[in-house]
Amino acid sequence: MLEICIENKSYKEKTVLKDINISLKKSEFISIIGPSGCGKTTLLNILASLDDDYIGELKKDSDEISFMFQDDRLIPWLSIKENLLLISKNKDENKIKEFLKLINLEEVLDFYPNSLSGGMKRRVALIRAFINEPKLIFLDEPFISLDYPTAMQLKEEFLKLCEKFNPKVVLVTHDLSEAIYFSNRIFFLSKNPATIILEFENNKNRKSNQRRVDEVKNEIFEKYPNILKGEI
Ligand SMILES: Nc1ncnc2c1ncn2[C@@H]1O[C@H](COP(=O)(O)OP(=O)(O)OP(=O)(O)O)[C@@H](O)[C@H]1O
Repeated sequence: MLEICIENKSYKEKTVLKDINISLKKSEFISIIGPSGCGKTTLLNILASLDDDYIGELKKDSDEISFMFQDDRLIPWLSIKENLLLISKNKDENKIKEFLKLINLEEVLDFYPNSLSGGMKRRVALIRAFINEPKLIFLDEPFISLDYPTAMQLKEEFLKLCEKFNPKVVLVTHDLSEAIYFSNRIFFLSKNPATIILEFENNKNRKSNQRRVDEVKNEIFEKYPNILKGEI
């Protein structure tokens, strides 16, 4: 269970989030999308209990949770195996190998992060997010700043892991196609302060294809041409 009710979140005098209510169903995948700087990361931090300085209430099971950020956050002086062991609860090297094998990356086990490409590091960060088989995963723009083929590969691997482990997922993105591709529901935010202006039920199975993504995108833009500016 994950339920948030934020009456108000401010930084000093400035209210960033106002009257936000979200609840997640079992194994649901939701995306949060909104204009640049509107408060998406702030909202994610509250949902993930990284920030409790707000007026409102968060109800969350004590399930295993994990995060994936825009940057890989790998520790440079530890090998990939050591980086993953550090996070792994059962410290089982064989399990780490199995996880890397899931995305055909077992050859990097003894490499150090600096010898990996940006895309490979991000793929290791993806595996790290799943290593303890969390029930709930928070992702903050995990596919940003990657070239197209690498981003596509990472997205496919991410879907494969979601299908295998079936966690609840909260994804923050600025990319509507990405949100449609992955999510059961999409929450669109306004700006100054951010509040939910549209909760879009995306009737999908997770094997979305590009044509369907384009259709849904057109449907949204026809009804709400300024939705990504935070206006409805
Ligand atoms: N620690 C902080 N102290 C003061 N202001 C902050 C702090 N963190 C964020 N802000 C401000 O709060 C607002 C929302 O920031 P946030 O990073 O949550 O937005 P965002 O939608 O994730 O941004 P982006 O689209 O650039 O990723 C911005 O105006 C930002 O400058």
